[in-house]
Amino acid sequence: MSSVPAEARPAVRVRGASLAFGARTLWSGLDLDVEPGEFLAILGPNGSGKSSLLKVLLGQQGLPEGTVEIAGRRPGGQNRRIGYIPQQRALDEGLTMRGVDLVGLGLDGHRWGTGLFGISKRRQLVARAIDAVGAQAYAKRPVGRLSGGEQQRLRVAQSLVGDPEVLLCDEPLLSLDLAHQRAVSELIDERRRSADTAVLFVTHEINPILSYVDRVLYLVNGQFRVGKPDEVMNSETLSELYGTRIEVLKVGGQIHVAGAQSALCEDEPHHIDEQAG
Ligand SMILES: Nc1ncnc2c1ncn2[C@@H]1O[C@H](COP(=O)(O)OP(=O)(O)OP(=O)(O)O)[C@@H](O)[C@H]1O
Repeated sequence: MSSVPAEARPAVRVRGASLAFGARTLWSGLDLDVEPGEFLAILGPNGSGKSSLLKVLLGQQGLPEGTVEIAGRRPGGQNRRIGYIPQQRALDEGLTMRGVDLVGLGLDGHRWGTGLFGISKRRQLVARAIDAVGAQAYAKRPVGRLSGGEQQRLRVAQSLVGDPEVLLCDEPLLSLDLAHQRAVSELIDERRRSADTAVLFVTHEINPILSYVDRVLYLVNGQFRVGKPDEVMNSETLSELYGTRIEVLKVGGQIHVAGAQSALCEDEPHHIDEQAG
């Protein structure tokens, strides 16, 4: 056991971490501390290893080099309180599982068991998580019939029901309209403010969450930069990372990145300026 008091420990600590698949290095020499209550945005083009980093923290992906700790413990063990919002896929329309059951899955592996006390405690926690995301009206309906925004609120509830110290979000705003993007970002921000939960938020688009973000981790081509949004999201830093001229424009409190897509010849844009407004 570590003798460092819990309040002095970062929520997430990464040291000298490297991950490669075949000849392709996703990132190497990654050092990162994320403090309790901190909101870290993880940005980078397609395939830069953002989701893989979350999987390493979840203990689903091994780390060939370096170490990772969540609240002082190795990932994958017992007693970790990690909430996870996986990359959004619309749930199958035929899925008859109800919202309450989907949220309850977030308690699987928790310690209060299946006795009467366990069942009533579980029900209470699920109801509280559903209240917190404002999903009471549809929580008993089959999830396959709900809209993308409603499903996403329930996924947020599922990620919060276990009272996480660390919340890992993999593009939780994908395919949501602006109103739902705002609602889901506010729920996540509220959680870290009220419970000191560290948030690691993978996204292609920083603008919808810019007002919440404390720091950015930007991954490109095996390299990375970490810092406050202004320290990372500027022309000089991104040009260095991409190895070509990138223009970062700040307009009306938003950040627009030009040139990054063509620098990598990607199929998909990763900063969709038109949607930012
Ligand atoms: N288990 C694995 N085996 C081999 N290659 C993998 C494995 N997991 C991921 N990769 C590859 O590693 C790269 C990074 O994947 P990852 O999903 O982490 O990227 P990402 O930054 O989240 O991308 P996107 O923005 O497209 O979601 C991809 O090229 C992917 O195909």
